[in-house]
Amino acid sequence: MDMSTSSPVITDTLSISPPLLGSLTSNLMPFSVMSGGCSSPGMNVSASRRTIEEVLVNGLLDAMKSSSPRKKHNLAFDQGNSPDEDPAYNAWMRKCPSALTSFKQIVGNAQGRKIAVFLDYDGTLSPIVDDPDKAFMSPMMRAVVRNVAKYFPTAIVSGRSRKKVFEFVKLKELYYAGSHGMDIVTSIAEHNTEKCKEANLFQPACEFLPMIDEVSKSLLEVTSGIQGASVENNKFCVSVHYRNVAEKDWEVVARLVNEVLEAFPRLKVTNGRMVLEVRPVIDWDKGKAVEFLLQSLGLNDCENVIPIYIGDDRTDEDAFKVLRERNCGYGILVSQVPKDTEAFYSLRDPSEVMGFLNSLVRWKRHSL
Ligand SMILES: O=P(O)(O)OC[C@H]1O[C@H](O[C@H]2O[C@H](CO)[C@@H](O)[C@H](O)[C@H]2O)[C@H](O)[C@@H](O)[C@@H]1O
Repeated sequence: MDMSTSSPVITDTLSISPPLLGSLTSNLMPFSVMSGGCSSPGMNVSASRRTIEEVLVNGLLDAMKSSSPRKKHNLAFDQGNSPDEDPAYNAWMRKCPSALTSFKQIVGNAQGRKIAVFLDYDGTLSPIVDDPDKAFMSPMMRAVVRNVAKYFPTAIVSGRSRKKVFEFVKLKELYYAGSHGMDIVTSIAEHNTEKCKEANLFQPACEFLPMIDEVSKSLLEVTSGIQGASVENNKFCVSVHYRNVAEKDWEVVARLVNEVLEAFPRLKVTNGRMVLEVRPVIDWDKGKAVEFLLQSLGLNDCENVIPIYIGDDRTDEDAFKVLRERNCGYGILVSQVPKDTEAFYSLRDPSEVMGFLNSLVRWKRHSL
């Protein structure tokens, strides 16, 4: 991928057809449709607009509900049973086996090749908690990640702002891609680099900074009356959290986000784990960020490099997809419930992630 000439910024607004809008449980919801002329002949323009608004709000609401997978799958272990007792989970595990039990196979393929490690943060290195400001990583996990970075080039790829995720991880020996990969530092120990266009900094959505600030303020204002809702400015994207909002109020959240986004046709909303993520409509995601890092770090040679990407969220699927399509390396999904995924392997939770990373370090030490 030649990053020097191509710009990921899409200037044309996307159009989206009503049948597609009906299945908005997928995670891409460009709001530019609001400015497009979708009315059919004979249909009152404002009525058609209202219909589109309803479809968008309902799509958003469906997406919010589907990011609550335990409810969706109604798994046996909801009643306190172990996931191992759940037939659906077991069937899924046959398609997406544990990276721990498949460890020998993974490192067997890595013999004589270099491993590069990419790690999502929330839900991967730290457990999911109600308060996003308290998603701390354990000192033990930090020690393990530090060890991983001693032996393998290691990057954190997070939806958080780069500054915030660095404050949590606190390891200078890593590379960081914040804001879903829209804020990448390609040099170790340059974590104070902030300004656009500085050396070793890649920020493809730089021009969106003022817009993100503006939308962040509007979202904060409109959601201030909703108990439990919170807004997190992640620099090049904004998170609207509804984890602590009563389910009966989710529709209000969807409606308000939808209304605010009407004024920002160059922004779209995707959904993560109990969070709506507002971000620029640009052709850039965690997958592109991984490709960019591999190239910038001289790790683009599929014959000799095995990238391993571990993540728990829908946005991590873009990275899993890149690895699968390149037929190079492995995506590992962190999940306790069956999910459609492009990952090859799975791990249940951050403690299994820690076990896997520890095994990688031990394997490397023994093979030196
Ligand atoms: O790419 P990630 O590093 O996984 O970031 C995605 C979002 O993670 C955070 O939210 C999630 O974790 C919170 C703390 O455990 C939890 O309260 C929230 O419900 C989760 O969605 C982060 O706060 C968001 O800004 C990121 O977009």
